[in-house]
This record gives sequence, C-alpha cells and structure tokens, in this order.
Amino acid sequence: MGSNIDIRTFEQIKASGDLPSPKGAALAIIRLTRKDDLSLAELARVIKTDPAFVGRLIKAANGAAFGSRRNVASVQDALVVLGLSSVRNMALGFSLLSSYRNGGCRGFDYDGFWSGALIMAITMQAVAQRIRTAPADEMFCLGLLSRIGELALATIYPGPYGEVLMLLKTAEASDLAACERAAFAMDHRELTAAMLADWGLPSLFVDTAALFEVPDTAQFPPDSRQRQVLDALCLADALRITCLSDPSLRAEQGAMLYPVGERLGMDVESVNALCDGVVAAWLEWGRVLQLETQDIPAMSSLTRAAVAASPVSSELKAAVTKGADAGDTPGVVNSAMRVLIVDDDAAVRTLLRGMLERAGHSVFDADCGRQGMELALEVQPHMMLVDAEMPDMSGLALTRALRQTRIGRSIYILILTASGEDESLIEAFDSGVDDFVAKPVRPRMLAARLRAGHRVIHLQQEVERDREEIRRFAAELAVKNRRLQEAALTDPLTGFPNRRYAIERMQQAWASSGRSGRPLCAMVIDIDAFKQINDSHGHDVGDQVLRQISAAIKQAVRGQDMVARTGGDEFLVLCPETDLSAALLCAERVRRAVRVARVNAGGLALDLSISVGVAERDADMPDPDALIKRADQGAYRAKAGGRNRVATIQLGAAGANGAPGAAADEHEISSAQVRAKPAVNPIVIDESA
Ligand SMILES: Nc1nc2c(ncn2[C@@H]2O[C@H](COP(=O)(O)OP(=O)(O)OP(=O)(O)O)[C@@H](O)[C@H]2O)c(=O)[nH]1
Repeated sequence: MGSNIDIRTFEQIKASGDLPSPKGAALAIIRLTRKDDLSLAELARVIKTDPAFVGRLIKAANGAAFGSRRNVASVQDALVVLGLSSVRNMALGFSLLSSYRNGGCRGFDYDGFWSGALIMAITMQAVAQRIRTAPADEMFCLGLLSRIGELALATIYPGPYGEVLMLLKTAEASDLAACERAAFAMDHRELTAAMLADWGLPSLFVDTAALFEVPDTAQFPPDSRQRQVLDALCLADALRITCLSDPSLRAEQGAMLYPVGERLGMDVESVNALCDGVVAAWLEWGRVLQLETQDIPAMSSLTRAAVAASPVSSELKAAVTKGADAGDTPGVVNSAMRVLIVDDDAAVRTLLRGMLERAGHSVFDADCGRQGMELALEVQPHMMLVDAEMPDMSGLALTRALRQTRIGRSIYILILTASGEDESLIEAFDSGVDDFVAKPVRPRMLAARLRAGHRVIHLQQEVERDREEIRRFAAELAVKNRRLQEAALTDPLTGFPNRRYAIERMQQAWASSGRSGRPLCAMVIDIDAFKQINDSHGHDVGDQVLRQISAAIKQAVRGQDMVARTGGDEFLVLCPETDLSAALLCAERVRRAVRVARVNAGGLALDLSISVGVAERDADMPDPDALIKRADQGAYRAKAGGRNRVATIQLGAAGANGAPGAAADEHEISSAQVRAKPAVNPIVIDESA
C-alpha cells in the first residue's frame, strides 16, 4: 500500500531539486537526528539557531490547545517530552511551512493550503490524545503533511498545475486527483505518500495518508491502528473543509464530521467539544505562524440543523437533538443524561426505561453484567442503574470492575437491591456504588435518587471544567512566557534576531569552532548614507528600507548563516564553518544583492548600497568580541574606501582565496577580484555593481 509512483519516477522528480524540501536549520536538525551518537544538548543548540522553530516546538510540546498536562518552557524539556522522531518531523513540517508560503503557481492558495494543514495537524493531535493510537505530536506532523503532494505538484509544475486548478473551478471537472493523473501521470495522494516515505515517516502514516481521501478503498481491518489513523485523517479533513468553506455551506459540511467521529467512538458532544477545541487552537497557532484563520461558531450551534439530514446513527441524532432541546453545552449534563440500565429481568428494564425516557433521558440497557460492562465503556453513561443480583456477574462485581477503569471511575452508579440490610448496603458502598434504590422500584423514590445523582454529576463536571480551564491557562501562560522570551531576542522591525540574541549565538558558535577547530567568520554590514534617507524621506521610508534590505541580505546568505540586526542600520552575519575566502565571496554576493535590489519605499525606487567588513577567527583573538571588532574595522575600512564595497583588515585574504604566501594588512575586495580569486593581494576596487 502507500505510494504507487514508481521509484524511478520519484527519484527523477527528486533529482530535479524542485520537490519541496526542508531548508536551513531544519535540514541541520534532520541530519543531526540521523546520527547515532547524537546528544540532546547538541540538538538543542542547533534548534536554538532558529528562534521561530523554538517557539513552535515548545508550543507543540505543550499541546496548548487541549490543556495538556505538560508545561514545557525550554528546548531541552521539549526534546525530552517530544522525542527525537517528533522533533525531526516537526522541523520538517515547519520548515516546509516557512519556506513554501508562496510560489509561482497561480490559482494555488498557498496560505489556505497551510491554514488547512494546520487544522488537520491540530485535529490529529487532539484525536490522538483521545484514542492513543500513535503519539500525539507525531500525529500533528502527519496532519500537517498529509496533503503535501498538492503543494509539491504546484511547486514542480506551477503553470500546468494552475491550469488543472482552473479546470476544477469551471466545473468541467470535479475530481482533483483524476485531473492530476491526466496531466502529470501521478496524483497528489501518491506523491504525498512517496514524499512521506522518502522522509522516513512510518508506514502507518504513509499508507493512511495515501488513502484517507478515498477511505472506502482502504482494506485495513476494522479495529486496526491503520483504520483508526485513517479515520482520524478523515475527521481532520472534514474539519478542514468545514472551517475553510464558505460560511453558507459550513453547517452542511460540518454534519459530515459526526459519522466519522462515530467511527472513532465519539458521540456528538465529544465531536463538538473536540472541534471547538481545535478551532480555538487553530486561531492561536494561526497567530503564531501568521496564517489566515477565521472565527468559526461553536460546532453544536453550527451543525444542529444539518446533522438531522446527515447519515449518522439514530442514537447520535437523538443525542444532537436532545442537546439542542436542553440547551446543552458540550460535555455538560443538564437535565438529560445518558443512563445505562443493567438488569437480567426484562420487565424491570422495560419499566425503568419507560420512566427514564419520560423524564427525557437517553437510555441504554443490558441484560447481564458482562454486556453492561462493555456497553458502559462504549457509551460512557453519566449514570447506571445496576441490579445487585445477576447470574453471570453481580452488580457489585460489575461496579468493582468499572471502578478499575478510567471511564468507569466517573460514572454515577445506583444499585437496585431487594435487601435493605445494613451489611449488604455497606458492602455495596464499599464496592464503589454511589447510592441504592430499593426494589421494587417506586417511581417517586427513583426520581428523587436521580435528582440527587444529577446534582453530584453536575458538580463533578464543573470541577472537571475548572480543572481543564486551569490546565489550559497554565499551558497558555507557558506559551506566552516563551513568546515574551522570543520577543526579547527579536528585532521588531525586521523580525530578525537582535543584538542580544546575536551575542548569545556568537558565543555558542565561538565555543563550537573552538572545539572542532573549524573556521568561523563574521560580517558587519552597514547601510550607506542611510541617514540621508531618513532626512530626505522620513523615518517611515527609512523603516521600509531597513525591512527590504534585511530581506535582501537574508536571501543572499546560506541557510546556516545567522543574520541579526544589531543596531540602527547595522547587521551582523555569522558564518559558521566558513573560512575567510568563502566569507568574502558570500559578502560580495550580499553586497551585489542589495545593490541590484530596487528598494521601493514611500512610492520611491531607491538605489542603495552597503559596506561590508569581513573577519575570520584567528589564533590571536581571545573572544568573540575580538572577531566582531575585526569585522567592524573591515566595515569602517570599506566606508573609508568609498562605500559600496567589501573589505577585510586581516592578513592573507588573497592567500585564503588560493594564493599561498600572499600578504597584506588591509584589503578591499571588489566583485571582480573575488570572482577572479587573484594570485596577488587585491587592493582597490571597482565599486560599480
Ligand atoms: N528609519 C530608521 N532609522 C533609524 C533606525 N535606527 C537608527 N536609525 C537611523 O539610522 C541612521 C544611521 O546613520 P549612520 O550609520 O550614522 O550614518 P549613515 O548615514 O548610514 O552614513 P554611513 O554609515 O557613514 O554611510 C541614523 O540617522 C539613525 O537615526 C530605525 O529603526 N529606523
């Protein structure tokens, strides 16, 4: 099962380099997690090079949406909680999300794609917390990547894929996968599966991702893990469609959630509560990831009318309608309860059922203790009426067995007993029953006992809700703290790391290069004549210029280089594992990128330039400050030489470029010289770009 694309075709597509793939820090994280001798401290260090990923990782570890028990606030804790494979897959997912936010395929809604992927991710996480088929965080990643084949096709074939999407809009065709196969001899489902397999995700995920859009073709056994993950994906996809659809169609789409929820053992209330939780978390994640989201009304109010027409079981329908009549909040008992009767006497069952149904409760019944046990775990009643004497399993034995289970612990159990003896009642209470009703049952007495039970159940649920609130609040607080920490390390204008963060990173890189003996370079970049921009066109234009230039710099450096805004118009680039000649080449690339970029600000097209100083760590430098100072002196030198140039004050720049024995004490490097790798020391310079 899984991908049907033949390996050669996939390898060819992969070799073209067009497939979406992780970049920068994520790539380093993924590579590192493959190492046998990986240490968590090393991994944490790499993760910290990407502050945005740090925030997302911690948020995921906190499972913030569902008030999980975790309260994680550091990368190290997140690593311990999530484990390597989750972290690896998250690095993959979030890196793709950051790198493929837009692209060349007209008609492909990149933002909508990721927004939908996010709904699926959060739903998968929430379902996993209920059914525990696979770790919740891994399910989050599966949700995020479960339709990645669509993005891949839009990326590999931007023009033709745009045409396929147009065709679907014109209603000449309605089956996306069929159109894809006609145009590309493969569809997004196959490609998704091939990519997930290529990234090393488990076959459970690969196979289910290939089939969840066509679940009827899946041949997974009924209670298998595959079936559960497939159903979870179906639910996640149904919620994605519901949330992203036109508001006028939302109720109808939402009704499709319940049959899938039912397959996962969820009643209407549970589906509604889960979806509302997912929507709340989606809004929260959307803010973190700057993705478009929308406020969706509570699922219960949205779908009540539509569910009546949906293919759910009559019990589910009854539950929805009852909820509507009683003004139910999901998960909270008002007057109506789910009540399970367990009695071997059919006449008693009929009598009790009639009384309970007239009082508006949903009633289930079982004729023996074992069936009662199964049904209790399945329907999770609020209350049970259990006969004390039954042949296969007594009411007390059933109560004791139920109290051993998580579900059974919270059910309010009323024992029906013909014996009013103190001893037998004491034994019943010791077995875990909450109250008793004397047989033969007198309707008024039963009604009074039900009211008392209802009060207890209601209070229990209030406590549970408060506890849930507190958990949610704690998780939100942890995320907010994290965000504050992030804000303290980020420059608000450009979104780049600030000086404080740059210094921390520089110290780490310094220590790492000290241990490994690998080279380390720094660049100090200063925008030329920036003051004039402010003076001539105003501060707002100056700010726009800063943003555009910082983007051009980031674009021109490698993924593993860190760019920080360290002052007004000053940037620091840290280039790990890079020697001076490579750093000079890189600096020249940056200088040219800024020079050729037409900066549009305040309705003006501005030609701007930068001066760049480059330095490499050498044996004489006592600390990272010395390296920055040397790069700074290079920048000063570049300014003094006339601006719009790259300079270094270090010896052997030409030697570093491949000319052994060359020596000079100050160099300014032109693009021509860097390209030509001169055999003698370069001095000055043609500055035209
Ligand atoms: N718009 C804007 N301007 C800023 C910001 N921070 C600092 N500046 C301004 O940036 C300018 C920096 O100018 P300098 O680096 O001293 O000089 P310059 O004009 O760039 O000249 P050279 O560096 O010698 O080429 C100052 O006018 C600061 O007021 C900011 O956040 N936004």
